Amino acid sequence: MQTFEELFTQTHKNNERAFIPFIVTGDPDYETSLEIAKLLVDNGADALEIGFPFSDPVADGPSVQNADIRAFKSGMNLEKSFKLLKELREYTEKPFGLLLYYNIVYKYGIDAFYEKLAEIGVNGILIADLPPEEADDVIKAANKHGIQQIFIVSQATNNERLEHITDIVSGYIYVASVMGTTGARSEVETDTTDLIERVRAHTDLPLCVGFGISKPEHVKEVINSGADGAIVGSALINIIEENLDNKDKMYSEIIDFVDEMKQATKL
Ligand SMILES: O=P(O)(O)OC[C@@H](O)[C@@H](O)c1c[nH]c2ccccc12
Repeated sequence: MQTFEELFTQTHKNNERAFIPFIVTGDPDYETSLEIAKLLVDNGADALEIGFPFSDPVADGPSVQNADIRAFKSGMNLEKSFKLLKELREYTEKPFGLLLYYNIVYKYGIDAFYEKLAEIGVNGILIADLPPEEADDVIKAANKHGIQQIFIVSQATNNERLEHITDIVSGYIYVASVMGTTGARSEVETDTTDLIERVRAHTDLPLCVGFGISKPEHVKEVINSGADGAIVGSALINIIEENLDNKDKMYSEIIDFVDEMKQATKL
């Protein structure tokens, strides 16, 4: 299995940056989401960010919320999400990380959860609603089981917190280009460049930008600003949502989308 570190070294060597799509397990159902994950890694995704459906996804806008609802309706649950990750790990060597809410981890038991991730072969995890100041227990479990703990920074992160985050983070830093919820937007926030530069001044770790990226131009923009990777959720999820009654069309639009977005990472 490839590590995030190897991935970012490799993409830099190839004069490109990483494209990392986000999907929810079980959206719109188990088999289809596994098929989508496979299509993504086969057609240009360098890594995946995977969410488990959650009942109260406070950081998410309507696209991801609807993905969660579809997944629950199809009967998705935690055990099935683990099973899907396992099947995906058997299929690909590419890195994948989770994007979850704390309650999922806490309820399962922190140490047991990280142990499970290690057993499956998950590379990293970002807990959307866990502030770094309260992350001691998860970091302990992450270190013990060899899972990379990823954190989010935004315009609201002052330099002092940024220093703290760069001390405890591993894998990459998630730079949220918008203050607000996830969701495809027509433009990348203009101060994203400043934010990338400010974070870059504190760390050599890879920086992946997400929130609102929906077009190849956006990918180019954040990469030209110094990002090592672009993360895209809602725009991809919208393709799923718009093609629920036609799987062939859904798959072919996803293939075109991932290919186009990946091409935009090439310098
Ligand atoms: O959907 P967008 O705007 O493309 O943003 C990425 C996003 O979906 C993914 O990284 C994500 C989904 N849920 C989150 C919660 C917090 C932070 C990030 C996320």
